[in-house]
Amino acid sequence: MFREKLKRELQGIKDENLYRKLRNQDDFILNFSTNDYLGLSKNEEVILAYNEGLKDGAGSTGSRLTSGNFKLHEKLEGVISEFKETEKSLVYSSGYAANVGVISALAKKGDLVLSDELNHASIIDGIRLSRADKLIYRHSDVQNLIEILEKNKYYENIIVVTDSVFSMDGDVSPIDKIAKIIDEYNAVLIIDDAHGTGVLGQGKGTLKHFKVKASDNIIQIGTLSKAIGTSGGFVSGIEELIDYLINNSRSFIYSTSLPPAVISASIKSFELVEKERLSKNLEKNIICANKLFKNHGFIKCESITPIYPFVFGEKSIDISKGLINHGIFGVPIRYPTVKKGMERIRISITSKHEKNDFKYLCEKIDKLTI
Ligand SMILES: Cc1ncc(COP(=O)(O)O)c(C=O)c1O
Repeated sequence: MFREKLKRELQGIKDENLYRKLRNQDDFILNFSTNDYLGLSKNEEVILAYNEGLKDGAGSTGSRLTSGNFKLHEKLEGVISEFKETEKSLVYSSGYAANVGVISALAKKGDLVLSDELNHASIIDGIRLSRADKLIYRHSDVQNLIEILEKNKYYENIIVVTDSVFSMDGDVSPIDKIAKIIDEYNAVLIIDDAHGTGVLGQGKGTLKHFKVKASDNIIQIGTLSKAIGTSGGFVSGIEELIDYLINNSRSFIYSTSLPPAVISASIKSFELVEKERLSKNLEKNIICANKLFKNHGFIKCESITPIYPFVFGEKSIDISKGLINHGIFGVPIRYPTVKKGMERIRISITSKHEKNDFKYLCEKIDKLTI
């Protein structure tokens, strides 16, 4: 009976054309769906550091508060704090766990969370878990944010939360303006810099990009699983915040810490991002891709990030299938991840792509769309 019930539900998803299935990325020659923006997941030095970390074991054996706290974890947190120019940092098992764990620990019943309408699912889930009151402001609309804050300024604790770089569109939140507003309203700002870290601000992230200094009421969340090329998440902020999270954040407390090999590799990645200014090569590729993608009419606005939404509506799924036949992986994003009519192929580029790769992609899409 249980099997039948699930089959019926799956059929419903298929009938709505919303069925998802797993694909193996090894099958593709050209990958335009990776978040490995700097190619660090395959960097020799990073892999070497990973292997060195294995000396401490294949797994960490427990939560950080039990048997899973290694010197390496604390070293990585020191490295991230220096990188993000904050007092302290705390590493989580994923970016998802960081968003859920930080937001649900900080926002409580009776508090107010203001969230951008296009925020990532992990932010939405963190707010749901918090049981705080939630209001959504229009995407990156500073005026709308001010209006909502003005009407609700009687709340004692207000948290504004936003992606820095929006994962489906690649656009950047006006963090400089939002940082000023939260000061005026005595609120706290959480930015999810998952796609900004390693990419914007010479690799240092979105605060650096906007020349906004880390301050007591700004919390930066990030992930190690995108430009850093490994796996995991982190939060950076003031000392008291990190201490508070160690004591209150359930996804940190009740989950096994990251394996030492992942931590060791992540330390190396941060070192390379900083020393070798790896984001420079990515910036060059972004300029090159902007020109080509615009000339072919796939994008309207140029991007400053490596994420490009090629919005073809419902046709996106067929075009993506066509690309697969040419060995190109460009993942289709469908409703409900994006609004109906805004279905797209989410193209992401890396510092390792070459101009000919972009040209090949454009040629194939041209043919598939005539
Ligand atoms: C904006 C944003 N935040 C958080 C996450 C979650 O990060 P992770 O994949 O490390 O769990 C993602 C990745 O999907 C993301 O795009």
